[in-house]
Amino acid sequence: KHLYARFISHLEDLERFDSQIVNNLTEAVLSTKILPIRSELTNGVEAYLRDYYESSGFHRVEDALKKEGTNLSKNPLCAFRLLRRTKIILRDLALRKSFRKNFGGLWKHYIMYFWNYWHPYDHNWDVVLEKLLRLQLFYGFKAEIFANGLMPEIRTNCSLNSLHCYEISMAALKIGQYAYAIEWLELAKKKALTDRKASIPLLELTLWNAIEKHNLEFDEDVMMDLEPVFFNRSISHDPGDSQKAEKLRDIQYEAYKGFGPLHDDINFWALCSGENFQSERAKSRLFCWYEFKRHPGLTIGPRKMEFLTRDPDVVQVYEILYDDEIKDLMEELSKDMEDSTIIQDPFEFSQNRQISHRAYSSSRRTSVNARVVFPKYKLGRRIEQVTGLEIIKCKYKERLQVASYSFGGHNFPHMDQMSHNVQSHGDHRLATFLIYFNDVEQGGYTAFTSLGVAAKPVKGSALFWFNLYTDRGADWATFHGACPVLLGSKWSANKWITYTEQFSVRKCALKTRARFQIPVNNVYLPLPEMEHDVDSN
Ligand SMILES: O=C(O)CCC(=O)C(=O)O
Ligand SMILES: [Fe+2]
Repeated sequence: KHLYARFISHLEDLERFDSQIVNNLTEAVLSTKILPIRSELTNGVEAYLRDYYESSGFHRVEDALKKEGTNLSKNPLCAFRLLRRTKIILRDLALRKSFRKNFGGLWKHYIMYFWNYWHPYDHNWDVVLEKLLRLQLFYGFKAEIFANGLMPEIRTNCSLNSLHCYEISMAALKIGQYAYAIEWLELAKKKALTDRKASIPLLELTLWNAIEKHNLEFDEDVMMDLEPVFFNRSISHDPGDSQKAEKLRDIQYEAYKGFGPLHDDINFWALCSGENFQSERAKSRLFCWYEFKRHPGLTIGPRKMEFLTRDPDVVQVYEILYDDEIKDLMEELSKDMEDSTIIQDPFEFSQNRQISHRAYSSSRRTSVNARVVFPKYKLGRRIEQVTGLEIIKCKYKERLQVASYSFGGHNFPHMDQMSHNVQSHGDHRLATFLIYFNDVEQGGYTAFTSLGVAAKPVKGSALFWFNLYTDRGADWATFHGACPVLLGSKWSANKWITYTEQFSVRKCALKTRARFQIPVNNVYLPLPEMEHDVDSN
């Protein structure tokens, strides 16, 4: 089964298929022999082509026919329309007897394609809508601006009509994000006045319903203060009232940025949008260096390292993998990816972390993953050299966990360490070595919600940090998540380094509970003094 909504390679496949369909249909329209004038079939073909041209950014037919490579899959709005067009418009077209009669070859091709890979089914559709809503939430998009194809620094030619806005609002209703449902419905109503794609009475009825539901939850929700963004106040049925509510939401969003257990989700969104909460003092202790002493192998090939935070130390190591190696690895990988929801999550959230799931969506993460045998000799040795930890000889080998994220793909903040229980032995993940296989066009940062910093994926680089204290207790300061990809796709891999294997190389700690530090050319730099290291703003 193709996972069009989650796996970029499958979506790219669908995009190539769509492109063939478009070429065939365009030729038919141009030759005027195949299509009966003003028939249902012709209308269907034209609807498909119109949808394609409206959402592909090509103004001229020749440009579309000549196009190379894929670009619709990278863009959330274009990808939404691609999936929608093949799921709904193409299916309607293919179900017509006249289509089969006039386009025999194409019809067979259609059947064969979906026979092999499955037709985009409803689950795909839910995931795509949920991803759009997540992007809106994380990056603070106003529905109207988003729907017109405008995102920060990107201007796409793909936009949404009233029917699409209605579909998004229905998805928002389904997952209980009423404030968003209302915003999308109002937009749908405005657009329907001119494009006439959606029925205005239906929109009004749904809007009324959404407002009622919003207000009901607003009254009843005892946890209201946990979800300030969504349940800020009751909305009246007056037009324009939801805009006022939206402003209030922005004010509360600003007010809630800060630290503390209740702020994790808001911080996560803010970090994903490029904010940073480190104090000037903390930032002044960060630097880059060439590591050439940790291992003799580094003398001739030092590695560039950079502190992103200190205490706990998080470093970004550059050029740990080279382009040709990444290319080979990716070719291997594409075959093995599976839906990440199948893989059991390492553990449940701790009790003292109150996170409003509703504020996100139903999915903990939306990537596809694979566990692959670790390419130990080259990469393993390099990781050993920069971390000073044992990798290759370990008896307990956790395979490399590769993840692929398409637009809107994310991984909710979590801990990597496997078990909270200090007493339990076995596969504690002492440290994480997180490798980025590509540059993400926009979004996809790795955000550390308690540390107030987010790392930008850089092709061939990796993040390295310790998840545990010396006593094997979890270091909750390393709580982190993958921000949704806004444009393009993201491939990354976790090499988790286990605790029990490290006795031979680990420096004995003087204190029973201390943080592991990352030395700079074998020097353990003095730790910054304990302080409440956060700007008060
Ligand atoms: O890909 C990322 O940015 C983070 C992924 C992650 O934290 C994980 O897979 O455990
Ligand atoms: Fe992680």
